[in-house]
Amino acid sequence: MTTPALRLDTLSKTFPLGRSLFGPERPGVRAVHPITLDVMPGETLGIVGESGCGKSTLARMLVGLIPPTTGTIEIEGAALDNADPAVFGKRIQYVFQDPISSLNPRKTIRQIMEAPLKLLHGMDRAARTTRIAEIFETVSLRADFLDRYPHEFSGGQAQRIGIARALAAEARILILDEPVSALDVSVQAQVLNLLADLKARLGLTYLFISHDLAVVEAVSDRIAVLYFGSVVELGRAEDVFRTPRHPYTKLLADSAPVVGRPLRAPEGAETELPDPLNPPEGCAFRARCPRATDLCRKLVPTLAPADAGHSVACHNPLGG
Ligand SMILES: Nc1ncnc2c1ncn2[C@@H]1O[C@H](COP(=O)(O)OP(=O)(O)OP(=O)(O)O)[C@@H](O)[C@H]1O
Repeated sequence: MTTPALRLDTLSKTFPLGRSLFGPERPGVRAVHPITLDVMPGETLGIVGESGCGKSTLARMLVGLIPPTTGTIEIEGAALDNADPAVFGKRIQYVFQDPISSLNPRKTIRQIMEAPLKLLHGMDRAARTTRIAEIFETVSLRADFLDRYPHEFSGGQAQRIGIARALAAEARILILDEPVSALDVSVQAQVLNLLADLKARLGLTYLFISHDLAVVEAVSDRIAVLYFGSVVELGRAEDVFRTPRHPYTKLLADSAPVVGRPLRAPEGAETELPDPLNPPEGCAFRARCPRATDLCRKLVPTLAPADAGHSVACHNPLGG
């Protein structure tokens, strides 16, 4: 059996709120409820969900920016040591949504590219120069860009530089956090093509986080739908939005059928996510759900296989 590129085992995050002035300890914000899933080598797993559903918190745990409250992250069969950020950097890298502001404005592109080579791989100057030239060729960037500053580039060029920087760490897993949302539509396609090409050539594994369902469907092998910090549906990209099993996924698919249109709830449905400080009992989606029953008010549904390669966390899933 193939070892997963990435394995999350009951990974969760609760942000502590501390004690209120006179009252008892408060429970904290449960941003990500325990998530268990595998991402296979060379796979692109799309992650979708509304603002506030926990996408960024999940991504930040995966690259070691915040420690998980529970659970473990394994890469190619080895657990990551939460205490050592350099270990994360070599195995898993983050590509940010806003390429220009994610690059340090006071450093040249060469300095930005050199940092991971020096810090993570201890390369000397000559080795760094050779490696940077190789990476720039791989992502089709001109060598004369190296002595310029981030603000001198367009969004598309800056995102190529952001991708080049992620490749410099030689990580084989990239977390792509809305990598094309800030770009013009014409440039989006170029960056998506570059990502597809790099994945095929370098055998990378991607987690692709986005609001844009059409983009996620086009680039992903499988898609995980997040709602209120939990994976509520997981399946092959071609199945999840076409034959959704979770009423929330259907709501997303019905409300954002065109490229670039953000997620929104249909008219009449309750549009707010539940209050994370005061989570409802039972299923977090029940107040918005046309299929909710008494059971949904009492019991949190867990992710379970609905049909081949397709899982859903719902007491009353839609037909296949
Ligand atoms: N540092 C923090 N302290 C307390 N609560 C937090 C913190 N960071 C995030 N949260 C809460 O955790 C939940 C998930 O937030 P998160 O930013 O991960 O969602 P998201 O899906 O990435 O949203 P967006 O698409 O807007 O970035 C939200 O309720 C948010 O308010």
